[in-house]
Amino acid sequence: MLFGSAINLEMKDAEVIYYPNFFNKNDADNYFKNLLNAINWKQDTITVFGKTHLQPRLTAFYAENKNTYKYSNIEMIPHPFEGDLLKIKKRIEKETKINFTSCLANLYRDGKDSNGWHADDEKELGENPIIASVSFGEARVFHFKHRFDKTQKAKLTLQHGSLLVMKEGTQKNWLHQIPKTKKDIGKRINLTFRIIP
Ligand SMILES: O=C(O)CCC(=O)C(=O)O
Ligand SMILES: [Fe+2]
Repeated sequence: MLFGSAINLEMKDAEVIYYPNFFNKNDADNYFKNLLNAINWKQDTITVFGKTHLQPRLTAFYAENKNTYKYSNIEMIPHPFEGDLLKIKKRIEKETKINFTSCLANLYRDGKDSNGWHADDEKELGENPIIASVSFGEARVFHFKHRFDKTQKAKLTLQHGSLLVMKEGTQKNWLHQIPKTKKDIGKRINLTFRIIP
């Protein structure tokens, strides 16, 4: 098996594929260690429903073009892709046969860091965004809930070295989140590759 097995989450109105072992342990360990230092992590102040607060995680934005990414009242200016980030981008593009232009990186420092319910449906991502999401470091639980059919939920643990591909329908019909956890856990890096033409 070249990239480990792919699991179709069989979600209503969305195609979501999970590759638990997309990167082997050795590559995943190295990427985690290197990206922790190489990425320009910072904590942004965001405004949601008129209230301003620090984001509960660190982020950075990379792109092969100059296009910015706007969400929650912040505008992220891209750094150029290089080093491991560029290598990872190429690996994912080879597997998915999709060319991504941009990457929003997240660093969850511990269990208190999180990412609240949202969909990545900003207009610069186009009509039906495709997002490839890579995880390194501490495993975290990822939740989905359907926007319109309240009976539909899904939950999985995003493990070290995994790839989650959220294809057609996911952002339109579902929300997702990384909840906080009271467990005493370590850092997690997540890379979300996106297309912002
Ligand atoms: O950390 C994750 O797995 C999800 C990140 C996410 O949803 C986002 O950056 O839009
Ligand atoms: Fe997201």
